[in-house]
Amino acid sequence: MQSTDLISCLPAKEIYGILPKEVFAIAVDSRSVQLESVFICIRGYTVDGHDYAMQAIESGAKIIVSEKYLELDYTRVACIVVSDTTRAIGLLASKFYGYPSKDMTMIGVTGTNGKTSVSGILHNILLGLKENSSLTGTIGFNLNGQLYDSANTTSDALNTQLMIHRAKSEGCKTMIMEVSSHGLVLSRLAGVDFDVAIFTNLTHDHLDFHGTMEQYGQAKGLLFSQLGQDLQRAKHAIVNADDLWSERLKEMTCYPVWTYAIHQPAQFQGSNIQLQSNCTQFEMSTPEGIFPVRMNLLGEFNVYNALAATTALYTQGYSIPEILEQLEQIPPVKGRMERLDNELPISIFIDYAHTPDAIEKAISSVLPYKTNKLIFLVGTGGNRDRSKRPVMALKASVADYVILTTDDPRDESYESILSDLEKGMLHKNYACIGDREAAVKHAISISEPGDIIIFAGKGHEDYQIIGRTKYPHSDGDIAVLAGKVKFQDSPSRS
Ligand SMILES: CC(=O)N[C@H]1[C@@H](OP(=O)(O)OP(=O)(O)OC[C@H]2O[C@@H](n3ccc(=O)[nH]c3=O)[C@H](O)[C@@H]2O)O[C@H](CO)[C@@H](O)[C@@H]1O[C@H](C)C(=O)N[C@@H](C)C(=O)N[C@H](CCC(=O)O)C(=O)O
Repeated sequence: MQSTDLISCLPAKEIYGILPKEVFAIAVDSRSVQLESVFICIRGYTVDGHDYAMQAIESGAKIIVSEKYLELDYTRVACIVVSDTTRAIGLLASKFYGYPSKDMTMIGVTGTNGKTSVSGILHNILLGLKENSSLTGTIGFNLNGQLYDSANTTSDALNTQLMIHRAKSEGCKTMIMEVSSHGLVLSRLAGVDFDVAIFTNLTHDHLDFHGTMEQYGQAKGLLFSQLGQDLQRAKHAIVNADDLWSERLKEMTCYPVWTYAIHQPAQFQGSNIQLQSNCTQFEMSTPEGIFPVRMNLLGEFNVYNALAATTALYTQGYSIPEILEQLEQIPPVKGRMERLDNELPISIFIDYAHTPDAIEKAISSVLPYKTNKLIFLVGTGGNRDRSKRPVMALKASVADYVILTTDDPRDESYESILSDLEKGMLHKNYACIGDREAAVKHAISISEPGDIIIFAGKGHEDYQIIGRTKYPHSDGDIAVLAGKVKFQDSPSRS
């Protein structure tokens, strides 16, 4: 691409050196710089990308985008100084890839809990309707059934644009993106033109990064205030009317707002909800009438997720019956109140709940059919928001027996994580076991036929981060193996 054309999208403060005629790639990491490319310097949380400009030049960068003047050999390279290089990534990458989001229906899903489930439901319904859709979020980038890993729920702006470009090139009409508050604040979505913004809920999480719930909510609001860069297309904001933050979000967008809810009046409303161990039944009121729904997704929170997804697809012209026909066939989302299929006399659920609100929802989804003990394993990550830990344990206290453990301890000690959790316990029926594998085995060892066990915190993840290393880990595999050993003489299922 002509370099003058490419950089015309940047609000440059100063330009040093001579621009090359063309550039062929963009990089934000000096280790992946290609010949004749642009390198963008990012001030990170661990290192400063400006310190790697020389390394990038040695690997072939011809343009450096930085936030300050750099001492470089300006006979070899040009340097463009901007006030915010993080934002520059999205601007350059979207231009480089030809603004791919403008040619697709872009659906962004934000909120503390439910992003992955709503995105998964949307993706599955679209696939069922034979629409070519792609999905990116916590579980990675799903393109035509192939899953690619990603380090973040919302990837950096370069990778985001690359994924949209790839989805468009492979014929996808729709792209569903999980949008994290970090992603919004750190401009990872700069240059993405969303058509639909969905808000699930706002509850306690990530206060180590955002500071206050107000700032956390404002961060989520960026998806709604930025909706509609391309004024040629209809845009839709979809909010959960049962969540107080929705009123604030409504004020942040100039586009039509659609509501869904269970308790408050809404355009899409769930009522007469019956939670069962293998399905959820309810009635959905919609602008086209009331429809009975029976879905494989478990728990009241999945009624919210189904309502959000249905609303979004309705705004895109799909009829309610065709949406619901597909909704009813969707298998449970992996790691989201996923009931493990096994021959054991206990019910094992794997869930991603790692916030107080999600724990409350996971527990309340099984209470209607609980006949015996409920064992709840709760773990929190190290080096992250400590303030939520006691509140998570407090919510978990509703269970008959609680196992306090870790999810990704990172560099923090077991003792420090467990002592924070312990402060929130409301009863003494609990154990503290830092090692997660031992904690999972303990849950099985104290279980009896008819019990329900929820393993919360890891969900779909198949690893555990201890120190800086990722180790293979699966709550489900450990639990089923331990269960087979324990119950081998009484294999009947509850
Ligand atoms: C705090 C945070 O958001 N950190 C993100 C950040 O990492 P960082 O600041 O440590 O980056 P860094 O290592 O200091 O590097 C700075 C720059 O120097 C460059 N560099 C570095 C080394 C080198 O040799 N050469 C070089 O050029 C790097 O490529 C980078 O551009 O940039 C990385 C690349 O984009 C992200 O993967 C990383 O997310 C980390 C893994 C993370 O844990 N983030 C969490 C807090 C997060 O973003 N979570 C949200 C929310 C999830 C949810 O809703 O629950 C998410 O969207 O994932």
